[in-house]
Amino acid sequence: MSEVTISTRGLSKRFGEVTALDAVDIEARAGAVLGLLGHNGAGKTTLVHILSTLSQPSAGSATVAGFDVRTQGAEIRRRIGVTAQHTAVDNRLSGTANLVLVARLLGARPKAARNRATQLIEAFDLTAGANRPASTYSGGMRRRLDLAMSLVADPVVLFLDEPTTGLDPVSRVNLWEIVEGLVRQGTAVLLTTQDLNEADRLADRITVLSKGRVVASGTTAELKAETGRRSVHVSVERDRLARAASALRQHGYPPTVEQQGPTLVIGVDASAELARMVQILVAAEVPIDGLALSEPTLDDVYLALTSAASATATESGSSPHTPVGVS
Ligand SMILES: Nc1ncnc2c1ncn2[C@@H]1O[C@H](COP(=O)(O)OP(=O)(O)OP(=O)(O)O)[C@@H](O)[C@H]1O
Repeated sequence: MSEVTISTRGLSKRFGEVTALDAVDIEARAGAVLGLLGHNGAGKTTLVHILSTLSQPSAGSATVAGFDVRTQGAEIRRRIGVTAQHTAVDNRLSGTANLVLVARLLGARPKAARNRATQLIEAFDLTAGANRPASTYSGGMRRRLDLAMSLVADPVVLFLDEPTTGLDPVSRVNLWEIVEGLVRQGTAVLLTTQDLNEADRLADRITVLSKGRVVASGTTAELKAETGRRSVHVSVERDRLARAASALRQHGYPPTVEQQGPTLVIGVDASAELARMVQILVAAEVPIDGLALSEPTLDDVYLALTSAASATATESGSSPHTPVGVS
């Protein structure tokens, strides 16, 4: 297995009364994407700030590229790239000038800085806008430039904070392909995102944070298998909808009604339940127009995990979160 490039043990951060991170353990590896998911305020940015040495932990330990975040910040900063939600692009400068500026700030000589800028401009498909001000760029170009700027020093660890927010579908896929290319070359990526399609596509492993705690971690397949439920979708004629819903409910399969179709959706734990539902509907004399069994999506998993975490918090008073299932 590839080498561990980010590791945290019992990492905690308090801001006065607020515990933003509570004994967090994560691990990210070279050549892989770790997806960090969590609701607003879950602690994602706090974690990225500590790992990128912008702030210090209150307790616990963390290493990035083998260096300690508490004592070896300069070593870490030399080896990481950060693309934050607020772009680092200077709008008055051209794409090339932005890249040269970053390279010079990192200590490159003028010629080496220009060469690196040209390389990145080509790699990120920015040639057309290389010499005009970034203020004239489209959202996709600006995001690509932002990412290119975080890669000037060829980082071994890349922090991507919601990298495709606000991009159109084509620009989004372009950016995903760029990230996949970097990962193939061995970069470790820590990706925070609210976009579960993005996490599903890019992340090799996912850690879910809720109120500062890790509530689950695993591959997307593991999370789906352990947490998500499969669902049966039954289409019936509209005038049989009420009868079908009532028959299923009576037998312990309360459906959700989707008016489009119309379709009844029922969560199931085993595929054998599909046959049972057909029997129930046949017995109730409801003709079935369509039938499908669908796998859980990452959305289902995320909702199940975060609602389980909130329920635990409510039951146990102020202190939340028994980690669920997967580890
Ligand atoms: N400097 C600070 N002072 C006080 N509280 C803070 C500070 N920074 C973060 N917090 C609190 O810590 C908690 C975690 O915040 P954080 O920004 O890490 O969450 P997040 O998961 O990144 O959320 P979002 O998705 O909204 O960016 C929140 O309750 C937040 O209000």
